[in-house]
Amino acid sequence: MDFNYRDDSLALHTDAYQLSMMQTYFSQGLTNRKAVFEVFFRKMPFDNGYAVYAGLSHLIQYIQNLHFTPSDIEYLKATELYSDDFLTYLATFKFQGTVRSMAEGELVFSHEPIVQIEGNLLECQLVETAILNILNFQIMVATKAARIKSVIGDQSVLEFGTRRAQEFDAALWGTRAAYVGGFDATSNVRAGKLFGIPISGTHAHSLVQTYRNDYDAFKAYAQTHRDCVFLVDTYDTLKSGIPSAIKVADEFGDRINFIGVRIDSGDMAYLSKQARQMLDAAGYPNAKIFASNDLDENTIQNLIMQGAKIDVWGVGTKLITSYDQPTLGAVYKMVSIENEAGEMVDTIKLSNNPAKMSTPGKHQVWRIRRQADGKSEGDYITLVHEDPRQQDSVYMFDPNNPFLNKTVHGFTAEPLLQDIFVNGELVYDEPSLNQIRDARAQHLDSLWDEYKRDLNPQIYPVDLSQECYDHKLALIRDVHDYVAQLKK
Ligand SMILES: Nc1ncnc2c1ncn2[C@@H]1O[C@H](COP(=O)(O)OP(=O)(O)OP(=O)(O)O)[C@@H](O)[C@H]1O
Ligand SMILES: O=P(O)(O)OC[C@H]1O[C@H](OP(=O)(O)OP(=O)(O)O)[C@H](O)[C@@H]1O
Ligand SMILES: O=C(O)c1cccnc1
Repeated sequence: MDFNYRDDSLALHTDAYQLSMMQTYFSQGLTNRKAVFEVFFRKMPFDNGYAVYAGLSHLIQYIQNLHFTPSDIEYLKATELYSDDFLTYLATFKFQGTVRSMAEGELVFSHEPIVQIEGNLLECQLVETAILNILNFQIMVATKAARIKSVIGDQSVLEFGTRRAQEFDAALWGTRAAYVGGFDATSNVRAGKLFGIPISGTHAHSLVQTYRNDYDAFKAYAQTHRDCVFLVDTYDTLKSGIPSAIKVADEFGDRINFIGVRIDSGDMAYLSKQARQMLDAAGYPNAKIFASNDLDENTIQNLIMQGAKIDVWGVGTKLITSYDQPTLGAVYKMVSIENEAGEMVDTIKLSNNPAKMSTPGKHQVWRIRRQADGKSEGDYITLVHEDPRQQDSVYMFDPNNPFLNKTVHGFTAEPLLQDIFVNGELVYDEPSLNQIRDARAQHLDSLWDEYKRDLNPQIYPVDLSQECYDHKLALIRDVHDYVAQLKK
């Protein structure tokens, strides 16, 4: 492996087939042919009732820095797969397309476009892999984080996953996604520096092992830190850890801020209840009990049910690795392409599996809310020229079961896909990470509880406008006619 490239870039963070197709388009004179692609996923992560959108910030950073460096071109040339003309084109390549996206922190659902890329065929194709790479991971972690936060409520939850994450980028961007999803702080210091996420943490068992007993270790820590959370389970939680923590807290008094203790093994319901009693009896009713050890929304919910006296939850492995679901499965599909006459024609991908069929045309996604209380009635996908705000009511039907339908009166319709880049220029004013996190909380408030429960939630309606639906059927018919005529 050669790490000596000083000018490595992410332009080659793509699948070889993208470059292969780009070379075909370039050599066939299709370089300026316009296309529209949309990103969507087909199945809700964790069978949750909603997903939390994260990843746009990284996507923006990627597009802004997208260019082929001299070493990229040199490498491509050495593969002998690409023509000199094509490599000359790549050497000056600049993304000049238009990107529309939902805002981070938005609640997103299966079968709706989250991101839309409009540009020339080559640039649209180049960015597919990186965009899916970013979104497939970050949406999953943000959603997992939201599920965990939803069972914890107002208590704090800390992100501890870096050591178990799939390498550096996953730890860093996963931490950010977790914060978007509702986590309160992280142990990853670089994420603190780069994103402004609050950092937090306790100490490890090795501190206690270094001093060979709880008391000396806690004392040493107290001599060197104001805020103290002592890890009490290295040797014996109830006999040594907690009594030592109390002793050090007594001895240091106001010289330290005795925040509490952390339990990292054993029966955490039992131990936390015992710890609570011991801390209360010693005059520390405000000392908090932290818990960590392979936690996720299920163990946490179960511990809460058992009456565990845990105030702060540390969650690592199962969040950052998205333990119960390795990928989201978001895809990037062409929905419209310019023809030889310069007109945009909508295009569909049929499949033997109807679930894999794409929805043709360039779309907008509208969140339909009841005017009275702001509650979401569903998402409504239209062709881009349609505007439900001009209508008195919206007729919403399930595209898979059109007899499931409703007419919504007294509604607001919010367009969710916003301009991020227009013709290569960044036009989006990114909200701060805290604004994104707050927005997620507000969006959740506007969702009915039935979509928010973590087990078997109701399916949130993602509907097509009549025009969009008819258009899809017409294109399916066209393709069927085409195939039928081939068989003759
Ligand atoms: N009261 C409880 N109810 C349900 N699950 C619990 C309870 N207490 C702990 N757990 C969970 O049980 C799992 C196993 O806990 P245990 O202490 O045996 O961990 P371990 O993996 O053996 O310990 P270590 O991580 O130190 O190797 C962990 O996921 C922990 O979060
Ligand atoms: O369990 P997680 O959700 O991933 O939370 C992070 C874990 O990281 C630390 O363990 P460490 O790496 O010291 O190993 P341990 O399992 O022996 O405690 C910490 O004590 C937690 O147990
Ligand atoms: O600060 C902690 O307690 C911590 C940090 C990372 C992993 N486990 C625990």
